[in-house]
Amino acid sequence: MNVKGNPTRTIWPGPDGTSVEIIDQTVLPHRYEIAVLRTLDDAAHAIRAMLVRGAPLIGATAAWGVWLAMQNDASDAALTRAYDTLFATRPTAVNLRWALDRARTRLSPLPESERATAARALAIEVCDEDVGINHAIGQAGLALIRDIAAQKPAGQPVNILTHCNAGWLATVDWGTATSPIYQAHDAGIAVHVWVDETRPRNQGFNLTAWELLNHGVPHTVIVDNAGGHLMQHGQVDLCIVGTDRTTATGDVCNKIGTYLKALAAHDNGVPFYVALPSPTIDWTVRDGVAEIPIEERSGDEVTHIAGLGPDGTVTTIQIPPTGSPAANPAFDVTPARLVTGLITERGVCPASAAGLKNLFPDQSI
Ligand SMILES: CSC[C@H]1O[C@H](OP(=O)(O)O)[C@H](O)[C@@H]1O
Repeated sequence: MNVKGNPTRTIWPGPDGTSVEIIDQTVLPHRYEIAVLRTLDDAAHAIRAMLVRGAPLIGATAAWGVWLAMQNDASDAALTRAYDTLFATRPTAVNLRWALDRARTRLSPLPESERATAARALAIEVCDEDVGINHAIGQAGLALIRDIAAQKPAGQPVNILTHCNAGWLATVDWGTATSPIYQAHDAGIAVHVWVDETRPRNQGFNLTAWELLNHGVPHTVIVDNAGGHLMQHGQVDLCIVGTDRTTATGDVCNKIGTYLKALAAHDNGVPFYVALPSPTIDWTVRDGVAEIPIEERSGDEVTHIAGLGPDGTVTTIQIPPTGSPAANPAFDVTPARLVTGLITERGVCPASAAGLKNLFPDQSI
């Protein structure tokens, strides 16, 4: 999307021809900085420390990480090390495995002399595909928003609640949950977005609010626990969230707290949609709660919070008393029964095996 008027992606090949550049998402929204990745370990660190995050962007970064590795050593052992190093970074987003399997399949049959060039081409392919998929998700979701807008009094915005950041910062461009929002806004449809803070890492406040502000989309930041109240009072027309892994039966793994939003939406009859690029579907899993690995991150993310201090510098402070243990599951699973529909690049379908099979008949479930 545009940053200071310049069309920008979240990840791109560096001008030196050997590095990769990313937006460092750990310093947003108060600083905008570009980080340079030069090695496999740089790419692994960027994923693990969440300089880049979001399932599609994690997959894209892994593809670029394989290229960084192949430039130095394109042996079978190096390819295996690249796969294992990147795979070990974060366990939940299935795009990571998808991108690494795709790289291994593409590169293994090639002579070592051709692997770096092929890895670079694959990384570009993965990124360009992501942009196309997300734009198509936006078109499919735009139709939903347009239908809701048609039923509202003239000038009344469609109120959309989203959780975490499934924006262009979570992908290579457009985002998944935000793509319909951007396309509706750009089409002149009045939209307003309730932006959940999304504790503990505040991807909503730090990233989604920054995105929407930059694109001029009306929004209001709210605490995580306000969504149910807003739904009870008719202030939410639609929920759209992202996903890190969706099962073949439509169970949705997403940022912690998504399940609670889905429960509130179900209780209040608010449509709850999930923007789902097909690389985020795990066709090998049927029971999300039982089978999807949930990342447990450092308790420090729960006990400490960063923000802009009165002196204009970013400061981190501790909230609970020293010594109180913290738990930090980073994701939860929303059962398909609570999901109104899945917005994919091939259109919208019910959150069910039949719904997914209808859109993706080429996949074996
Ligand atoms: C379009 S994927 C976005 C998805 O990823 C986020 O998790 P994280 O920031 O920890 O990578 C969150 O679950 C978003 O919905």
